[in-house]
Amino acid sequence: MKSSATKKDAAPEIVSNDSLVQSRLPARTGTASRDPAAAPGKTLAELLATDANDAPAFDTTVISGETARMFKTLLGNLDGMVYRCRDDENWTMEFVSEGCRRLTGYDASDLLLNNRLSYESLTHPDDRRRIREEITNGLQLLQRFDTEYRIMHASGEVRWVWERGAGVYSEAGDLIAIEGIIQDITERKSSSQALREAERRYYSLFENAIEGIFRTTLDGQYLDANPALARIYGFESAQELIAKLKDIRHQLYVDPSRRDEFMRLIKARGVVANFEAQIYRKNGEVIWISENARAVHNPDGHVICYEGTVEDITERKLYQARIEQQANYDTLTGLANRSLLHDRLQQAILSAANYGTRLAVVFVDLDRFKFINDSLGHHVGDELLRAMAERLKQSVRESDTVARLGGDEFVLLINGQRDPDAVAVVLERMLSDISQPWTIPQGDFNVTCSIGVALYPDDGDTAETLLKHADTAMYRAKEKGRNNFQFFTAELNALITQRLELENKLRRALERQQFELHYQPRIDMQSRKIVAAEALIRWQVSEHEIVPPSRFIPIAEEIGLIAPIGKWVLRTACEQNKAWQDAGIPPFVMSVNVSARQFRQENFVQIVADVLRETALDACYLEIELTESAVMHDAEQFIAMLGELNDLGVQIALDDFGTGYSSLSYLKRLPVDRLKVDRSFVQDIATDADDATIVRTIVALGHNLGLKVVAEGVENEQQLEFLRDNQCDELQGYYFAKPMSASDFAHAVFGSTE
Ligand SMILES: Nc1nc2c(ncn2[C@@H]2O[C@H](COP(=O)(O)O[C@H]3[C@@H](O)[C@H](n4cnc5c(=O)[nH]c(N)nc54)O[C@@H]3COP(=O)(O)O)[C@@H](O)[C@H]2O)c(=O)[nH]1
Repeated sequence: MKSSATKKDAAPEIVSNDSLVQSRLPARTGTASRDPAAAPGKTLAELLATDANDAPAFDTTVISGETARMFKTLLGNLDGMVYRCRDDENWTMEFVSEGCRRLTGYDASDLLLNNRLSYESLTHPDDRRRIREEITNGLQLLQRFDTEYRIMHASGEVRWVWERGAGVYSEAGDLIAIEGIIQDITERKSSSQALREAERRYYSLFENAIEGIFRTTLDGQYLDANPALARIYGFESAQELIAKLKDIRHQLYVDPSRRDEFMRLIKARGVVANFEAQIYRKNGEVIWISENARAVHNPDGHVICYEGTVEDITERKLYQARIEQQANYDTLTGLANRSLLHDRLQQAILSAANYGTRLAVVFVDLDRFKFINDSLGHHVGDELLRAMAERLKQSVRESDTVARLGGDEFVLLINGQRDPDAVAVVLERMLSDISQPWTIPQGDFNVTCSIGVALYPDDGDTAETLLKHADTAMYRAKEKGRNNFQFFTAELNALITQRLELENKLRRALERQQFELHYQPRIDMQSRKIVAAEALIRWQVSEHEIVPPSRFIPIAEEIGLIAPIGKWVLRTACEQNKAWQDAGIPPFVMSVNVSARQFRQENFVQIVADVLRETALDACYLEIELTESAVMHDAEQFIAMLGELNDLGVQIALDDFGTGYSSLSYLKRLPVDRLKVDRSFVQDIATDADDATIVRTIVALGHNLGLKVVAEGVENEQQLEFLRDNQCDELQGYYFAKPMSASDFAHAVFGSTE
């Protein structure tokens, strides 16, 4: 294939010397490239036809030997191969410089006149056509050509070369040859290829990243944004984001001061890591993002832009918030829970200490919550707790804490008070707010609460102490009739200390055998004979200290000691009764008091059965006394258990009857044997018409239900007469006998010492 621009000359004669190999060319030729050193009509090859030290092979008026030598040296040192070739199908080389070997791996003589191989055959087959077109174009336009292509090196390697050349023309304008230079650019090619590959990879990362990536000017104009950033911010494309998001501070940040903080950090440190903020998406939706960014410097060290990444962390934030909510807030009411209360209390103490103010720790317990919960159901109970929680929140400031400890117990922290009177004002309001009627479909309810207050620093300086003291004060409020508040006092403190001491002693009382049972007889009205004895526990703490059961039984219930103590009472009373029977005393019923908590023990009926079996006492000689209030409180559950006791043959008495708001429908269903009229009604029976009526009514009620009625606390003849006139069945009281030790009882009642 030949260029149409070429006019083929006859093949020249080959001439060679040490460093240059040339063909002899026609004497007067011109070149399209303008070389100032070249004389007109002489080609470079001709000019270099001789070694500098040799006699010149051309006209010395044209180029001196020194110049020829210089050209030769230059060509030798040139990085690449200088050539002259024909414009034919082989690019037949007429001249190649020494660089030929380094460039192609072949000697110059191998290429000259296609001696061993042609330059065309060296050219990579995939590039041959393109190269020829490019060179031909250049030649046709009489322009220098400049191109890059691959050649096959003698080693078999593919090398990238760069070639620049131009046509050499006769004076008549015919193309005589092509002259130029070819250089190996393999290294440059591979590094620029690597660069392009790296750019491609980074671009792909930028485009496909899940995280948003941005570059902004120093004043916050977007230079670049990737599709992920557009997606996060809710734009259709990165272009739209760049075009529309012009004021990051106001358009993007929910709180513009966060943008100020971001800028402050990046200016101060050059980097910002995990910077969290809430932002508006394009549609106004608010999301959480986390940004990492850095300042980009130019070689002079000046910051030219900021670049960074953006992650949408909304999901994580919501999850964190959920976890935090669960960990710190009560699920029913949304109030702070015990754990958060504890943190807030610690902080509030520190703050009160710093500012010299008082902190009020307020313990609130709803009065008779259990009644509503049990009678109207737990869902109504939950509603009530939510409603009261809201009222408590309304009664204090936003900065105060309202927490729910569980059940119907709430704690409030009222900060920044200097004067207890100011706290009292808040509490008055709280009592009033809580007691407003609570209206639900089932009706209107007036709920009240009991409030106890402990003040920091007056009543304690630790969270535990303040909570404990507020709790104690709340109990005092309950004792004082509910619906009131009580401040913790030194007197209360003394009571607590005593109580703690008592608790400790009580824990060791059983093992120290400090308990004893006393027995009080119960008399049949008709026969005036003893039909029963009530076992009453006594605690001899020390030689001089006896603690009455009314004091220690409630404590034993609270601290979980009632079960072992109650079991001891049951066993001792049954053993004693059996012992008296075995001693020949006419059998009578042994009545044992059982507290509500003891009765609710899972295996109570089983315990009774075991004790009866172990002591060999016939069940009909055992009576269990339960207070009316305890039974009515949990009537459904009690009915079933009382039935089981009844099945054992054990008798049941309802103690303190008249004080426990019995439901008649329940009473009818309860498998009880006796009603024991509370002592308080018997006391003034002869003088108080109301009490007399109550007692008469209870007797009539009991009889109508087929039950026996016992009067407690009979102390005088008048009471006895009234009870006799009103057909009371049995009597118990100091009038007959006080509770006595077992030996005194046997002696006094049966004339026996045992
Ligand atoms: N769970 C248990 N409770 C018990 C036990 N032992 C006693 N108790 C309960 O403690 C409360 C106080 O009992 P106590 O101090 O023993 O007083 C009893 C009698 O001494 C007293 N009483 C009897 N007659 C009269 C009297 O004529 N006048 C008067 N002022 N007091 C009198 O009444 C108490 C017995 O009452 P009750 O039980 O209601 O029949 C008391 O509630 C006991 O129940 C125990 O082992 N377990």
